[in-house]
Amino acid sequence: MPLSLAGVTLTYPDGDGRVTALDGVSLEAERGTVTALVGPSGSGKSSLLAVAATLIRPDSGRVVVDGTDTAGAGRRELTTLRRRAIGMVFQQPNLLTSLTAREQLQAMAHLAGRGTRAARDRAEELLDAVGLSAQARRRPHQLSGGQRQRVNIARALMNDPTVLLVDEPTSALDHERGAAVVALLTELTRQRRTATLLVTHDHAQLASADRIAEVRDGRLLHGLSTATAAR
Ligand SMILES: Nc1ncnc2c1ncn2[C@@H]1O[C@H](COP(=O)(O)OP(=O)(O)OP(=O)(O)O)[C@@H](O)[C@H]1O
Repeated sequence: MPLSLAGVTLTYPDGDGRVTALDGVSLEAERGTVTALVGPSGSGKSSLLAVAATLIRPDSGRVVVDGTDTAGAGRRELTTLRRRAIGMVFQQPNLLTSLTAREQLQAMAHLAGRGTRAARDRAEELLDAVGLSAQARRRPHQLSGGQRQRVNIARALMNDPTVLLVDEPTSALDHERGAAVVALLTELTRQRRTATLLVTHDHAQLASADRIAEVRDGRLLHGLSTATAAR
């Protein structure tokens, strides 16, 4: 299983006490599928992604990424696991201002210790996949918001991740561009066989998800069919 969470509980310090962000969450994501996470503000969606990304260790429960049980892994091992197996796309693209689109992608391969020739070829292939071959030499300020987010998606796929974690990728975009970004994410999920978790507020985007999980007060409610939830 590319990604499996079992009985995950997470609390944060809150004054003298603790606030529970995740309360016994269990979730499995298959390769080549999009699982949409929906739920009200503060329900725990970003916390769930942060735990799946191994950026936060839960108080209890198991998180297994690409066959590695993260509980037993040290910091260095987790960093390697993240670079090898996890791609992340956040609300804001967080691109490096001085690098061209292609260099943003090549930098990821460099971090993972991959050779420059192979990285260049892969960067070009991915920029083509997201429709940005002609913009490969542009820096972020020379790209539109939608184009920046597409560079961000291509960058997240650079190391061929098993798991793709996406947190409200369209919040900075208008409806039409947002829908195009989600359609692209769905297509790439199938093509590259990633297990994709997509946090979204936009119910119109749910139609393309394979599965919808609703988060309420840190708990996961499964079983919503895509058709019902998209209505
Ligand atoms: N670093 C933190 N310290 C303390 N409490 C936190 C922290 N991060 C999140 N929380 C709390 O944990 C709960 C879950 O927050 P989380 O950000 O996961 O929700 P969310 O569903 O992603 O919300 P939104 O849709 O508004 O982004 C909330 O009660 C929030 O206030």
